[in-house]
Amino acid sequence: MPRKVTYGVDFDDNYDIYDDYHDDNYNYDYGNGIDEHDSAWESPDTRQESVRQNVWRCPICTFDNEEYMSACDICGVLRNPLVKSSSNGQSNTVGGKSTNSGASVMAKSLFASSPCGSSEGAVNYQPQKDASSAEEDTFSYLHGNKRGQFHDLHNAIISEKQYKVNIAPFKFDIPSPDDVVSMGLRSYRMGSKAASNLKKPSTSDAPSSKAVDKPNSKSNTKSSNNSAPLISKDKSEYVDDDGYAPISETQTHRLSSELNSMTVGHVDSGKSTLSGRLLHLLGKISQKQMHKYEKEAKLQVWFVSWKGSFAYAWALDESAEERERGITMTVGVAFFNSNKYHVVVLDSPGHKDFVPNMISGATQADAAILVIDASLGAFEAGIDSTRGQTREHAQLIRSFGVDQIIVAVNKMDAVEYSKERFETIKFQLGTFLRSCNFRDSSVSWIPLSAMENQNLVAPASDARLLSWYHGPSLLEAIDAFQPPAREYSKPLLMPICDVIKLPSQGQVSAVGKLDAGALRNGSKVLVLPSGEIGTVRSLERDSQACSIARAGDNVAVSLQGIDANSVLSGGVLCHPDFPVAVTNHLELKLLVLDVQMPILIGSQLEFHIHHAKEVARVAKIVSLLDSKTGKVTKKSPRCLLAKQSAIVEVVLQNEVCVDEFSSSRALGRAFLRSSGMTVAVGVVTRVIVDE
Ligand SMILES: Nc1nc2c(ncn2[C@@H]2O[C@H](COP(=O)(O)OP(=O)(O)OP(=O)(O)O)[C@@H](O)[C@H]2O)c(=O)[nH]1
Repeated sequence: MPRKVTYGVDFDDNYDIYDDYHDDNYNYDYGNGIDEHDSAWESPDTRQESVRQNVWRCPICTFDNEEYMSACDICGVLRNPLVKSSSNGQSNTVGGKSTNSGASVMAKSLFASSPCGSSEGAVNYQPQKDASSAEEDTFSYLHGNKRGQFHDLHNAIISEKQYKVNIAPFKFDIPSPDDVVSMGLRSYRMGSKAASNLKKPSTSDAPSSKAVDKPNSKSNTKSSNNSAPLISKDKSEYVDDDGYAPISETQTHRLSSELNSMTVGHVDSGKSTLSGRLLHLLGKISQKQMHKYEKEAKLQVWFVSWKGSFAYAWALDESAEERERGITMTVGVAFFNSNKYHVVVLDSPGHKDFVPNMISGATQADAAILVIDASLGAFEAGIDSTRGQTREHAQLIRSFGVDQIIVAVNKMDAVEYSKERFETIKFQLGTFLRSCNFRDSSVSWIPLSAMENQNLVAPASDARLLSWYHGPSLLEAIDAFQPPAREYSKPLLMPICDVIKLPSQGQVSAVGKLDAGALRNGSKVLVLPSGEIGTVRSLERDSQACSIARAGDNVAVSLQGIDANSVLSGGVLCHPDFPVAVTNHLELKLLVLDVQMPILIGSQLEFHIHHAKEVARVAKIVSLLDSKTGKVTKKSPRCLLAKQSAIVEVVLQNEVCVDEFSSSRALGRAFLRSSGMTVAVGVVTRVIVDE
C-alpha cells in the first residue's frame, strides 16, 4: 500500500500533535523521580502524609483515605509499610525514605513467590503492630509506580491473612433518607419505583471489584454541553430472537476495566443503529422497550419506507428533535458489558453542525468505533474532503490521543456483503488513517450489518459474508482493545461535561469523566473557573450510588456548600491543593488542516478545549515549524496555510481551565474551528499569565 496519501492532509508520522505523546513525555515513573513537567507535584521525598480528622491523605495521589485504611484505596501506596529488604537483611531506607523503587520490588516479591514465603531479596510485610507503634514507624513511600500493580498489590495484601494489615471492609455510604440530591437524581433518571427499589450496594462495590458494573444497570443517559437530561431505560435481561444470551452476571464479575468507546463517522452511517442494536443484543434494552421504540418510530417515520432498524437508533437518539429530524445532535451515552470491559458507549453526532458536541464527547473517549456506510456513494461522500465527516472525525479522535479504533464497515447488506467493496474501503480509508498516524496494528476492520445483525456479537450467519470473512465479530474486536492507562496517582481532575441542577432543592451535580485521581463522598473539591470549594455530597456511576470514583470513571458528582451557578459545563473539578490554570491567553502548537482560507493574525476562530468552547483571536503567529522535525523554519510569518504547523498565541474572549499538554493531556488539547469546519488541531505549550 502506498505510504503517502493522495488526498487530504499529510500528517507526518513524526509530527507529535498526532503522535502518541509517549511515555517519555508523559510518564509518572516515581522510581526515576518526579515528572519534571509537573511543577506543582512535590517530590515524594518531601511530601508527607497529612492526617485530617478520620482521614489520611495519600502523599502520592492526594486521595483522602479513611483512618482505618493501611494502604491508599486508589493508588495502593502503603500508609505505613515496614520495609525489610535486601539480601543482607538490611533495610533499604535512608533517613526514613525508601531508596529503591519499592512498589515494583514489593509487587514482584509478592507475585513471584509464595505470599508467606520470604525469598531472598524480597521485601516483606511484617505483621502489623498496634496503631500507636505503627504511627512511630518510619514512613516509607513507594516509588516505581506502575499502573495497575498497586491494585494487585493492594488486593494481594488484603487477601493474605497471615499478614494482619488491619484493613477493615470497605464501608459503603447509603444515602440518608433526606439525601434529596442523590434520590432526586436517581428518580429523575430511573423513575421513583426504581429509586425506592435501590438496594444497598454490596461490599463488592469497591472500586477495584467494579461491582457497580452490573449487567442490569440499564440506564442510558444523554450528555451534552447543554445540560441535557439523563434519561432512564427499562431494565431486564432476555435472550435475543437469534438465541443470543446476554453476558451473564457471573461473567461480568470478571470485568477488569471501564472503557469509553465512542462511535464516530459520517452522518447516517448507522452509528446510533449500531449502538442501539448492540445494547439490545447484550440485554440492555428489553423486548418491551424495543416494542415501544418500534411503535414510536413507526409513527414518526411513516413518511419514509419503514425499516425495523429505525427503532434501534431510537434508543440513543432520545430527544424529540433528534427523532423528528432522524439525526443525532448530542452525544448519547449508554453502557454494556463485554467479556472484558464495562463499555461506555458514546454515540456521537455525524452531522457537521454538531461536530462541537462530538469534540466534547471525544474528550472522554478511550477508543473509537469508526462507522462507515458501505453503500455505493455513501462511503465516497463520507471520505470526501470538503463534505464528509469521516475524515474530520478520524482526525479529531486521533488528535484526542485515541489510537486504537475499530472500523465498522456497516450496511454490508446493501452491497450484498461484497468482499471487493470491503477491500476497496479498507484500502482507501486505511491509507488515510495511516496518514493520521493510526498504526495498522491498532486498527481492526470488521464488515457487518447493524440492520441484519451480522457480525455484531456473534459470527456472521449470512453465507455471503461467511464465505470470505473469518475474523472477529465487533464484540470480540472491542474485547481486543488494550486497557486504557489511567492517571490514578495524580491529583483529582475532572473536566465537567454537563451540569444537572435541581433548582427546587437548590442542588447541583457535575457530570464528567475523572481524568485523574479519585473522589469520595465528603471530599472537598475546587470548582474552576469560579474558584469555589464544594463538598461531594454523593456520587453516581451508571445511575447507581457509589462512595468512591477514580480515574476513568464517568460520574455525576453531587456537590453541597456551593452556589449552583458556579458549576458550569466546560469547567473543571480539581483538588483544592492542585488548582489548574484559568486563563484567556495561551500559546499553542498547531497543525493546520485542509483549509481553503489562510489563518491570519487577528482571525477569529472557535476554540475548543475539553468541554469548553470560546471565541479566540489569533494574537500572534510566533513561528512556522518544520512538520517533520518540529524545528522553527520561519519566525513571525503573516499567515498559516493548509498543512502547516506553527506556534501561535491566541487570546480568548473568556477564561478557560487549561494546562500545558506536557502536564495534562485532557486540559492541553485544543481545536480551532471556523465556518463549521475544524481548521486546526493543537496542544497547549504555554499558559500565558498577563500582567
Ligand atoms: N441497509 C442498512 N441500513 C442501515 C444499517 N444500519 C443503519 N441503517 C439505516 O441508516 C440510516 C441512518 O442510521 P442512524 O443509525 O440514524 O445513523 P447515524 O450515523 O447514527 O446518524 P447521525 O447520528 O445522525 O449521523 C437509518 O435509516 C438506518 O435504518 C444497516 O446495517 N443496513
